[in-house]
Amino acid sequence: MTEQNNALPHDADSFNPAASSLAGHVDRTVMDELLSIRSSIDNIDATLVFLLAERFKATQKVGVLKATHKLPAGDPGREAAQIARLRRLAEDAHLDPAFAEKFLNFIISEVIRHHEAIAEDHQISSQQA
Ligand SMILES: C=C(O[C@@H]1C=C(C(=O)O)C=C[C@H]1O)C(=O)O
Repeated sequence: MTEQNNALPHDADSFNPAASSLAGHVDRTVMDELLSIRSSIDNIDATLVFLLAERFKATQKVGVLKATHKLPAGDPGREAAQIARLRRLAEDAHLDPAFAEKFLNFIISEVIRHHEAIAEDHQISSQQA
């Protein structure tokens, strides 16, 4: 039987960290430095995917709770507080606060879309019951 590391994403084996349109066009030492920095970027990107997956698991539970109790999908008061907080954190971390706000709004709008779908499914199944 082949050994499998289930902690790794399925496509981890097929990912080539050295893939680049610059290969063969750049000095070897520059390419080595670029690849070394990119290995950190790859770790950060993997972490972002895991973090987002966990966040969506949590927001999915909120969606079910809201659908069960017929609460609205969006909560503008909560969103305003989160955005103000993240803008402050971004400033402290030297990240563009406008980017942090745009990024959070992008995620929230996807969450609200999920919540609307959960509410619709919930309504359909409670009508059928
Ligand atoms: C997750 C929730 O639902 C929506 C999505 C939010 C989010 O992704 O952070 C915040 C507020 C709501 O508009 C919630 O109400 O907590």
